Amino acid sequence: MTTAVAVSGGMDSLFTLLLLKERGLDVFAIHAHFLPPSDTTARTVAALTERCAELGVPFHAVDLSREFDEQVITPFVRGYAEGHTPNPCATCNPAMKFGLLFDRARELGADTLSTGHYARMLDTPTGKRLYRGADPVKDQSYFLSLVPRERLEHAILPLGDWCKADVRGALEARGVVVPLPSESQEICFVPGDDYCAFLRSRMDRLPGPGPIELEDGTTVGRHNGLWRHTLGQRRGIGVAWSEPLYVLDKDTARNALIVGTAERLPATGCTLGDVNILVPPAAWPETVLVQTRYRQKAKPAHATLAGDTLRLSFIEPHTRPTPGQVGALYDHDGSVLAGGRIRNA
Ligand SMILES: Nc1ncnc2c1ncn2[C@@H]1O[C@H](COP(=O)(O)OP(=O)(O)OP(=O)(O)O)[C@@H](O)[C@H]1O
Repeated sequence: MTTAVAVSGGMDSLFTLLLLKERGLDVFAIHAHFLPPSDTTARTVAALTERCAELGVPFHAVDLSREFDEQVITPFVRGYAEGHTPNPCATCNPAMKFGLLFDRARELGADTLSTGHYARMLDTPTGKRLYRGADPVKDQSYFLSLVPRERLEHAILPLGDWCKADVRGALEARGVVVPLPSESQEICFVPGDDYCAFLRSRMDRLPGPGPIELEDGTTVGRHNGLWRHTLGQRRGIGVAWSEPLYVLDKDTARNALIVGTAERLPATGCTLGDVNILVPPAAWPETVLVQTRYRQKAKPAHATLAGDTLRLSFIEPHTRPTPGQVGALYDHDGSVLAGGRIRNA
């Protein structure tokens, strides 16, 4: 059995490669260009080529920049224009890393794909299941919840049992130099995490100013574009009010930003579309745990599936879910039952 290790140039995937090699697996490394060629991409490839040669591991680089633009960046930009807050990492995992990159790895002879994600694939009596990673701060199972089950069944995630802090030390102990030592930015294709500047650079005409309203329709100010705001946001709304105001909703049809006070913020439920089932619903517990943001504490809910839409009723009020983000459903033991895109609260 041959395993392709997806290497970014960063610490986690390099350590993944080392761990699998130490386990005696037949491995090769594969790196994808998600962004157009530049000095940085050339430096990354040169450094990875060198490191893999030192380790005696075959190395391949594949150019997926056009597909990444079509399938990850363009929907990200379109999502903002439509008033959503897209989650490009959750899109990239099924479409790119466990999609096209895995396809290329298979063409090169791989049976399985290994990544440096902090999540676990564990054997259960009903087959392999995706679980939360052991490191509660780094757990990335949320971002993997849209990856189809048949892809995850061929995934090897060795860092699931590791804490990030220990990975750094383990690499140092082995005397291995990381090609790209700095932690990657929040969104890999948005320079400096300045998404407003990025959106301006990608769109000729961004949706313009409109009213800021309370839920009863009272106009309390003007906004400079719905895409600049996200649900739950408090700072930067620019309205002086007796109490702090939060973004409750975006009425894209009327280009209106709906705001209200803190007690209007929690939601009682939401709907997920494009649902990806990882565990058959018949095996779900009566009460599932739902996470609608990365690094958020999951809250209990009842789930009802209708086609590829999932209706969630929160048992206790939950932070208002943001359309475009991902909703991940968990069992109480940390296994991921399903994921979907939030359509509305
Ligand atoms: N350009 C790439 N080519 C191949 N695999 C990649 C690439 N970028 C990320 N990956 C894979 O996806 C995993 C998770 O990516 P993420 O961007 O979350 O990285 P990370 O946690 O910073 O890890 P790393 O330290 O390896 O960059 C990486 O560990 C790696 O296995």
